[in-house]
Amino acid sequence: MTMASKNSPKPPQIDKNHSFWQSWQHAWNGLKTVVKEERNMQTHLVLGAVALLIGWAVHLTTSDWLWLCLAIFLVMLCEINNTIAENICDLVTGPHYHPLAKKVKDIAAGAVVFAAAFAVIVGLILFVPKLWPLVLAWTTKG
Ligand SMILES: Nc1ncnc2c1ncn2[C@@H]1O[C@H](COP(=O)(O)OP(=O)(O)OP(=O)(O)O)[C@@H](O)[C@H]1O
Repeated sequence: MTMASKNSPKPPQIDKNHSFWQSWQHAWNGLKTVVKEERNMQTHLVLGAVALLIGWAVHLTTSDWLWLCLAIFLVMLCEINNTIAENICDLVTGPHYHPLAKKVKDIAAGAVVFAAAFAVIVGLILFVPKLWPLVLAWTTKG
């Protein structure tokens, strides 16, 4: 090995991962990137955490927890896919308008809205029956 090759930085990896650990590290970096770079993902995380806290406060049943987790995970999964679609479009089109890029980005964003609508329905079904009596009791007390 020459002195130059010993001191030169490792080239960025473009071949396959060599171990489960390496695959996992790259996947974890991907998740961190979505959270760091996507404001909508940060909003989903905060709203998801609030829903989990309310669920804990109102003592959800096991099946309620499963529906709530499904709703939260679906929204995040769609947001991750939306980010993938946006990045691929930007990679292909660069700073130029393309009707197909618009189509792909709008459909991917639509999937997020679709999943969010499911989450709102799940939230209403789970929380309204538990919170409504508390609201009534609180308003009639005053
Ligand atoms: N290269 C392009 N060609 C055509 N339309 C584009 C292009 N880039 C963006 N758009 C349009 O602009 C919108 C915003 O694009 P952008 O990539 O900024 O998404 P974003 O603001 O991160 O969206 P989101 O709020 O869904 O995360 C897209 O939904 C699409 O309608």
